[in-house]
Amino acid sequence: LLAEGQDFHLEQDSAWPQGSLQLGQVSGLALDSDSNLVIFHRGDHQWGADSFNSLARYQQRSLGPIQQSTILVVEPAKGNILKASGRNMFYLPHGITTDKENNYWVTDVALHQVLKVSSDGRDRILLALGEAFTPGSDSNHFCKPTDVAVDTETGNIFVSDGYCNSRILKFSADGKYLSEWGAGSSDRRRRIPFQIPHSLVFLPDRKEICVADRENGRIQCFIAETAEFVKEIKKDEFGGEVFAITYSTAGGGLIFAVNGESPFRSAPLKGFVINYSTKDILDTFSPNKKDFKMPHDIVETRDGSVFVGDAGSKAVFKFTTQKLHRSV
Ligand SMILES: O=C(N[C@@H](O)C(=O)O)c1ccccc1
Repeated sequence: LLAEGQDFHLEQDSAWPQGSLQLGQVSGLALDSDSNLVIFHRGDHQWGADSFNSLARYQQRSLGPIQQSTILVVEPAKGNILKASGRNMFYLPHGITTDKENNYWVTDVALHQVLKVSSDGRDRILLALGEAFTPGSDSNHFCKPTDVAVDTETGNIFVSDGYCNSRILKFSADGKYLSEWGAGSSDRRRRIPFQIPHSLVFLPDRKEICVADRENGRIQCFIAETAEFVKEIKKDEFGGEVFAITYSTAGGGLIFAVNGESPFRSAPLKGFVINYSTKDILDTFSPNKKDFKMPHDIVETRDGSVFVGDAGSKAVFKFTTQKLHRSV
């Protein structure tokens, strides 16, 4: 469905990747400092209904850490693997992002930790936040933390926490706790709490932090410095769940998002291109032949390609912008 006057559309590049990436559940995507695609996946581990007990404690420690390389650096044009690391470290990978020194900041929902890991192939843990396998909700414990975003101006990092907490925390680059906050006052009368803050993105041109507030089916944006609420984007087309977001300064500021299955409303699983200022949906996209199963993260590369990691299909899909030739 193309909006009136729409002259670009994202189409799947079904020839990508050229080879097999041997992926497990894909949980996170990031870009590294060479604008290569970084894939964070779960190898032979799966997040199932019995992975955690009622106290949010991971039940499969006896499996040991994932032995496959959970962090793959892939070149965006053809999809061949440039680097593979992250073996014997993680149990249930979730979010991944990179900082200016090209370190990986990852979350693991089984460890309930945020880890800063070197990208030199030696997997050195440069910083660990949270206590391994120990859920909690104070300033030293998370509960299934979902993502990290880095404020490229200050180096501060933001953590979305998470499946069993409803907050975003801010730390200094060296891990000092600075502050935390809950949902924005989009509704003057009540602050509706976050329900699985699931994905974060920093907007470098606006110095804002936006969150995919998954089960509330909305995106909320805040001033990174003060956590002051800026805006909310909530669309019927999301169908009740927003799983992941990313941002591009192109076109005056674009939010890219993927939605998710909702138990209450049926809406097709899709990617969305949204004008940050007007909140208009400029385009929607999905794979050509098969449907998304659980689109779980999304990134956009410098050349405008968009990648979606799908935890259900255990695959990464590439989309490229096609110019539409309007028939007069
Ligand atoms: O949300 C879930 N999973 C995804 O987000 C993910 O795999 O990160 C989930 C929740 C309950 C049970 C099993 C899976």
